[in-house]
Amino acid sequence: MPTVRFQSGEMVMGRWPGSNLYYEVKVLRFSPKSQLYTVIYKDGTELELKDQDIKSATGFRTRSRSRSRSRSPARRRSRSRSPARITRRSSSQSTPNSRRDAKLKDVLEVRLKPLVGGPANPTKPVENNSNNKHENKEENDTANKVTEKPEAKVEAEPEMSQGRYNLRRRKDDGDAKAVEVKQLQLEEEEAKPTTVPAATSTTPLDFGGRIGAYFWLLFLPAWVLFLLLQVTLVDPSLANFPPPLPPLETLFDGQALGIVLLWTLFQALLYILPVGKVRVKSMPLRTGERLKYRTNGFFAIVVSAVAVAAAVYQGVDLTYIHSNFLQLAVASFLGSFLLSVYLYVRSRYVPPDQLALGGNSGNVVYDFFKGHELNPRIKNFDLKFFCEMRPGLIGWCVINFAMALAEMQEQHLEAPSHAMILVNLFQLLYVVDGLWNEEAILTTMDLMHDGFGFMLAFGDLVWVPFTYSLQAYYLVTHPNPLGLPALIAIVAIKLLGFYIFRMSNSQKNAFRRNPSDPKLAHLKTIPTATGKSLLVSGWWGVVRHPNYLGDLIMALAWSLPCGFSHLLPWYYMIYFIILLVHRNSRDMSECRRKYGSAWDEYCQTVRYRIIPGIY
Ligand SMILES: NC(=O)c1ccc[n+]([C@@H]2O[C@H](COP(=O)([O-])OP(=O)(O)OC[C@H]3O[C@@H](n4cnc5c(N)ncnc54)[C@H](OP(=O)(O)O)[C@@H]3O)[C@@H](O)[C@H]2O)c1
Ligand SMILES: CC(C)=CCC[C@@H](C)[C@H]1CC[C@H]2C3=C(CC[C@]12C)[C@@]1(C)CC[C@H](O)C(C)(C)[C@@H]1CC3
Repeated sequence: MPTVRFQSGEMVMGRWPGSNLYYEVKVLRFSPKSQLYTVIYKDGTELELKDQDIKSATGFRTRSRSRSRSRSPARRRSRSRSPARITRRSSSQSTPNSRRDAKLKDVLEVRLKPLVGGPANPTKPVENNSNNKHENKEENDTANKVTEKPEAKVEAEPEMSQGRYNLRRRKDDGDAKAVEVKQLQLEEEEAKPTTVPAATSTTPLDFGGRIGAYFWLLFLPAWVLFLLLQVTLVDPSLANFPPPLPPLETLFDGQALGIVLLWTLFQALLYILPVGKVRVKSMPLRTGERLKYRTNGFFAIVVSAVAVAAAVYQGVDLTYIHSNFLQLAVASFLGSFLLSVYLYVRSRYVPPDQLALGGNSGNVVYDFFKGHELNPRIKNFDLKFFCEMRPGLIGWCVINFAMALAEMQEQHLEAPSHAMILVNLFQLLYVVDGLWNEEAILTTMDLMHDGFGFMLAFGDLVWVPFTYSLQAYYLVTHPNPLGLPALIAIVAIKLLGFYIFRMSNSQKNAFRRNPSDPKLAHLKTIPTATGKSLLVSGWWGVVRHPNYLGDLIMALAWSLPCGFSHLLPWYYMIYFIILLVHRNSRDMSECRRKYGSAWDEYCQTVRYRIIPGIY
């Protein structure tokens, strides 16, 4: 039976996740169930740490001193490049290496301070001597990776070599208070994946917790059913409740299920074909691991388009999708449900370091809903990545196309209406852009942090194809003629939104991939304790989520072609505002947890979340 080494209220030294840095933290509680300590850092960050990541303050100081005398070879190697010894030159005089080292010094100097100092955190020196200061910095995870891990080196060095730290921490933040701990087996330690805050049953629950999970589990499918029943009505309205329900036995259709299965298998086949960009690695996960992905989404949509065109040419009646929409949605729902059951079961057998934070409340329904395993894979086949980018997303475009054909049939038109063409083109552009930049999805919350469970499986396979296509469905039976000025205005709105969306996403993505990209050299950044920096000028200096702003403007352009007669085609816009506001707050909490006071500083500098001057 393991003993509880530290008591609530005790001040100890806690390791900062993913690094070898130890900070003074206060023990809040110990969970006998998870065997984890909840600790609070001086900047207010609460984390759960394993016993081995906590040292007693007394023992720590003693060992820390002895460390400065005895050094491992790895330490000596990194010390020989100690930034402390580098005299800074002006950029015109300096060599690339010295410039990098000088900048590294700057980065490291500022990176560590806010966690223990800062206005909100009265600083209590733990150990404070100038030599130690720089030694500590070398202990930073990123710095270690530069010395020890060839793969991480490629990623980490540019981040450290960037010279854009225009937003400097106050000088009077004083000395770096992070204290290094003696690591007798430093090399061994560094070879291991970095320590991660374990996913525990005390991780705060999202989406209204356990009760919320029951609610969403029932509400989301019911809501999709409600929307799909509404859109067939002449006068769709919230007042039509409940809408006329077809006989239950008609909802399930074997043929529809077969089509959904075939479509998914077809997409899976395209996904595994060795075509397109060979293999892209993800950003390092919390474990330090970097997964490989095949990003051939653009190829997949082109082949799918050719296949659909060939099928139509061969006489396949695509309007089947319109007339059997409900059955196809029910079949997809069944598929997503079975997939979620599989995901839940397998998540119970994977090692803890492959689990997402959250999704492990111990409550079956919550965990099933939220998802637990971060990147479930069958061999190299990544289920989450595949579901998020392929069957639903490409399926959405096929549905839209089918609606254009159905509109022509229903309204006896020779060609689709202008409104239908706009909706089709706008949404096709959105999907094609997503697939063209498929790599970018690897840095999103869903891929990096969220477990794969019912919420995402249902979202990807049912919600996206069957509710994002509602505008096209609506236009089949609700014509909305558009004059030229309206057409031009709507196209202009779409292009504006797309420009903001694409530029801001590309800027962040380029920065995350290579922080020393010369094209980004003019941007200001804030360093953080993790070694990553935050952009604080450019698009990400306008608002905290410029990409959401662009996305929202595009959503507006998708609804406008449908006119103002009904609320239904505006449903996407309303849902999207709610989704992005919630997503923004989830992302803010995650960034606050990751970056501590550096994030606060970013929020103080960039005051608005999505809409400049308003929100
Ligand atoms: N159509 C839809 O249904 C839908 C739904 C949701 C989202 N989306 C779109 O999907 C895209 C991805 O969205 P997302 O929610 O994953 O969020 P995101 O805005 O792409 O990513 C947020 C992450 O960016 C990094 N970041 C935040 N501020 C930064 C800064 N100042 N400098 C550098 N990095 C910063 C942080 O991660 P790290 O620091 O760890 O890198 C943060 O966690 C967006 O364009 C969004 O509009 C579409
Ligand atoms: C079930 C509910 C209510 C929510 C599930 C959310 C899920 C549908 C979205 C979460 C992240 C979204 C996303 C896209 C589609 C919808 C989500 C999966 C995206 C793939 C659409 C295309 C874009 O270009 C994108 C930037 C790649 C999007 C990434 C995020």
